[in-house]
Amino acid sequence: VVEVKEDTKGVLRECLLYIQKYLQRKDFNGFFAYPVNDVIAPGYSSIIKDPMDFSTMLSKIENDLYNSIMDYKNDYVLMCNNAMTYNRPETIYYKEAKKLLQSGMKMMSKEKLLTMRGSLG
Ligand SMILES: COc1ccc(OC)c(-c2cc(C(C)=O)n3cccnc23)c1
Repeated sequence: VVEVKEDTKGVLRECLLYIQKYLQRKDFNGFFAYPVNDVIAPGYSSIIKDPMDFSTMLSKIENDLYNSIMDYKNDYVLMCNNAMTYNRPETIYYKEAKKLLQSGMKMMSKEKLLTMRGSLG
């Protein structure tokens, strides 16, 4: 976990904005752009206890609510897993979530984070 001293909060924010911009480009349909609601997904709020989406993650980045890239990664994995829980494997939502998860794990791989921690000092 990359603990953040006060002065590097800005650096962390820049990293997270960069990572989110790169990953959100893969969600070209915008299925993960904002919270899923019960109108478009019946029963969603009773099945998914911890909803997460890119807009929520962006506001958390801007309000410095993430203390490490791992914190952000947890929300990102939650967002993908929610979609793979609520939607069946043959749906476009499940398939896109799986792809997002794979590219996210490559982007935020452990070794990448370790090198980043090194450069953050
Ligand atoms: C068809 O157009 C949209 C537009 C926005 C959406 O989520 C923000 C979704 C959407 C996104 C999801 C997810 C992410 O599970 N979903 C599940 C079932 C039905 N719709 C959705 C679909």
